[in-house]
Amino acid sequence: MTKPHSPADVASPARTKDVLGRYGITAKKSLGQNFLVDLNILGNIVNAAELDESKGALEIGPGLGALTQQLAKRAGRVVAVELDQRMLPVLEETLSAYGNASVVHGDILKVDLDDLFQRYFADVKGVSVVANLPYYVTTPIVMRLLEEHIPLENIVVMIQKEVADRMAAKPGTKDYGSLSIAVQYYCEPQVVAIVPRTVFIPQPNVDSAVIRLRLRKAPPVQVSDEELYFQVVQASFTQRRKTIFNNLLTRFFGKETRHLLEQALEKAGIDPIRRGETLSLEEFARLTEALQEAGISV
Ligand SMILES: C[S@@+](CC[C@H](N)C(=O)[O-])C[C@H]1O[C@@H](n2cnc3c(N)ncnc32)[C@H](O)[C@@H]1O
Repeated sequence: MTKPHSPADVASPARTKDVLGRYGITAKKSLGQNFLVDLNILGNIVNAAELDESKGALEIGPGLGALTQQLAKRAGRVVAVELDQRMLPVLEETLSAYGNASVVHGDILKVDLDDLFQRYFADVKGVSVVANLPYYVTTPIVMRLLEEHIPLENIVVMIQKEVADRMAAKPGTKDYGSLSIAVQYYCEPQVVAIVPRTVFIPQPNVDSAVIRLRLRKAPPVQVSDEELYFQVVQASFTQRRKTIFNNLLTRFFGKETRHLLEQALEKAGIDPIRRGETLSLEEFARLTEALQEAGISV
């Protein structure tokens, strides 16, 4: 059901075109600017983030403020990091009624997140990232949030559908790869909506999906060296069609040491002719431990 627009909501095709026109802004493809103009989809995104007055939301790329407005209605505090300076006066207008929303001008890949959290989120009970991400930097942004162990409850993001499928993929499927494993090591992923390209201005060339990544309290597998784990995963997918044996041989061993790889695979209970795409997170963990015992390190 379509919710009634409040007078200030940017999220409609007419209001978005009006704001763009009044500020003389044309969307920059290089910054992944596709503005969401559907209030129902915005509602789905906000609902998936499980926010309330006690929680904070970190938005990446607020653009004209369409999602920011809806977040500010639900969360106690909203901080939105925007790279494009042209959006700043627009946001001043569209967020003027929301005293709990702040805009930070900067690049989300460079912003000091510890400082930002201390400054804005010291009093909230939990923070989630909620965003319609610029698609050209989706993976670096998500990986930064996960690898730097930013204390988040959920990451709810609109991304290219193909990337969402890869994040949520299970072993043995064509989409399963190092991105699936990295994301699933830190989070439980769930695709919450498939979104047609018609709800954006301008329309992107790809279909989109909203994915929720619920951050885990602890990884689902035990490894003594996380860095080695991810190197083993990476190496196993270097050439998807190659066996795990051949990929690992090229990366970690030489002709004289191939017997050590044979022994490690046997110890981990993994058939050397399998491909990386068939191994679960648990099997990669066993393999990493066996390789470490065989003297492999980062
Ligand atoms: C897909 S648009 C989303 C705009 C708005 N949130 C919406 O849903 O309509 C992506 C936004 O991210 C901004 N952006 C692009 N790269 C960024 C970066 N590295 N850091 C912060 N914002 C960025 C763009 O300028 C743009 O406003």
